[in-house]
Amino acid sequence: MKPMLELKNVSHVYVNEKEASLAIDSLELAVLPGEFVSLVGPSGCGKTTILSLLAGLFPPAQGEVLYAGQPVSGPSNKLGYMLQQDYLFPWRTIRDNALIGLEIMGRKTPQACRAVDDLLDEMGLAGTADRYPHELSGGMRQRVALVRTLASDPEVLLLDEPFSALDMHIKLQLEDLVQRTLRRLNKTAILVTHDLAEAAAMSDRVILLGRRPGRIRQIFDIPLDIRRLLPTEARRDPGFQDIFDSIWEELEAEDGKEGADV
Ligand SMILES: Nc1ncnc2c1ncn2[C@@H]1O[C@H](COP(=O)(O)OP(=O)(O)OP(=O)(O)O)[C@@H](O)[C@H]1O
Repeated sequence: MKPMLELKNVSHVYVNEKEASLAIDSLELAVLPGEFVSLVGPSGCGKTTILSLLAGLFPPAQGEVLYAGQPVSGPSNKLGYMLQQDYLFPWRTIRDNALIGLEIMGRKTPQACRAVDDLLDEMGLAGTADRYPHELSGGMRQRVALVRTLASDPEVLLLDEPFSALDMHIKLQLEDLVQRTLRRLNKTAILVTHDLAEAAAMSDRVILLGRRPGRIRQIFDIPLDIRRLLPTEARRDPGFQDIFDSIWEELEAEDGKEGADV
């Protein structure tokens, strides 16, 4: 199977008026179609930089970023981005918020509106389409953000800590919902998270990055029997703790004397 996304010998340098600093260094990564991969590692190791490069927000200082074998030359609607904040527009209804990407692309057809209403139903948001963001809870708003991301039917979802601002039980519910939906739609996903259990429960592979400048320190393949489970089931599996512990131990070793700054 050919990779959906590839980073080939990618380095990135941020330059400001005072200095140039290396954020990621000689990174090699290939993500297969339909795969769910998480990026974890110490704060500042370059996780968001990697998502930004994949999204084509800026080019790497060195190396190649490929999407379906072609160089990424700028943002594409084949890749959807979901962030920690929902960024819903308060003056637009839930339906109109969910449709905004399609509207900008000139693809807001009656069929697209029906598809968005169906996605809102699937996310447990039936009956909210004509309401406004301030009438919804944080977890509901984040589900609207997911519908907005999925509405334009991207092939890849770049998820930058999308659950980190939510209460634990809402976060667990959303992890299951997102996992179930992405599997049904056969999407490829890359999740950046500080929550190692979330990474282990949701992913096919967990990529642990080392301290800045970001390099891959270790790749953890999640066993097939755990991958098949929904995240809340995976967390209860007898084998789950061992996986969590092995990622945690490596992260602690990476962080060394400074403690686990995740
Ligand atoms: N626009 C920028 N200009 C200069 N340096 C930057 C810029 N954006 C990020 N950096 C630096 O590059 C490094 C990588 O940042 P990045 O946000 O990718 O890390 P991260 O692993 O996502 O961090 P965190 O886990 O804290 O969110 C950090 O040291 C950060 O300070």
